[in-house]
Amino acid sequence: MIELSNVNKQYGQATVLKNINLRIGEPGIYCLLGRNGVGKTTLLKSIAGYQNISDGEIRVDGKEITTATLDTGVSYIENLSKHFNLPVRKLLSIAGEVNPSYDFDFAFEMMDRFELDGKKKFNNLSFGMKTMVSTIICLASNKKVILLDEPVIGFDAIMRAEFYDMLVESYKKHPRIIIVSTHIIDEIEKTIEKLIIIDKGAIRFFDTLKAVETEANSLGIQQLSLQDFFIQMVRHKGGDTK
Ligand SMILES: Nc1ncnc2c1ncn2[C@@H]1O[C@H](COP(=O)(O)OP(=O)(O)OP(=O)(O)O)[C@@H](O)[C@H]1O
Repeated sequence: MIELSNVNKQYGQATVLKNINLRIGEPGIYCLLGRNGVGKTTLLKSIAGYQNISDGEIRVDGKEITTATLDTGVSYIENLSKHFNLPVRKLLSIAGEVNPSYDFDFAFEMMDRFELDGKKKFNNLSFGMKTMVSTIICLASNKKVILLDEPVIGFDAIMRAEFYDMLVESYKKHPRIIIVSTHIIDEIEKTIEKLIIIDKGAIRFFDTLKAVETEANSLGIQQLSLQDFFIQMVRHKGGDTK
């Protein structure tokens, strides 16, 4: 379970996260949406203990998360994640050496599925391939909370389709909280169960896709698309805080 209580984050004079209260209790695949610079990465990195918040509290399964927390139970990746310049097979393998719950079978199955050359060194991979290696390591970690920060940016259309399938398979095998931030909104609709929209430092919407439909109808949107819904929520409800 992830619990954020009165979370504020400031960079200098700028407040990015404003008194955020959020409780994610159920396992599921959650999608985090928000405009550029709204604070998605800040939020995810804070939950992962990669950076400290300015005020408030973050707990994962009851444990307070700060940069000093030793075992957060959270695995986070961003698309520019760095790794040792080792061959892919070695990287996927050493990632599990210190983690007893690491799913080696999943990692190597995905390496084959995505046609990653196990002998190729990390620095020699393309941008999309590097992100895929990081994503596989993150999902195979089997931590209680998985945070994928814009994983699909460098993926081609086939990779993206395979990625969504991989996400569902990984979740079915090990149900846990998986949060994916993305700007490619409509594609992920079939994969997710709940939506989190962050806007102007606050949680604007946090509910199921069924509730999205209800909310969309109330906004007068006939043909439901997640992207339309997001645009409407941010444009027309920009002044409210749910
Ligand atoms: N280390 C930092 N120091 C100062 N400002 C920062 C720092 N990190 C992020 N910011 C600022 O905080 C705001 C939120 O950034 P963040 O990266 O969390 O947004 P985001 O929603 O992930 O954006 P995007 O969708 O463009 O990736 C931005 O205005 C950014 O410039």
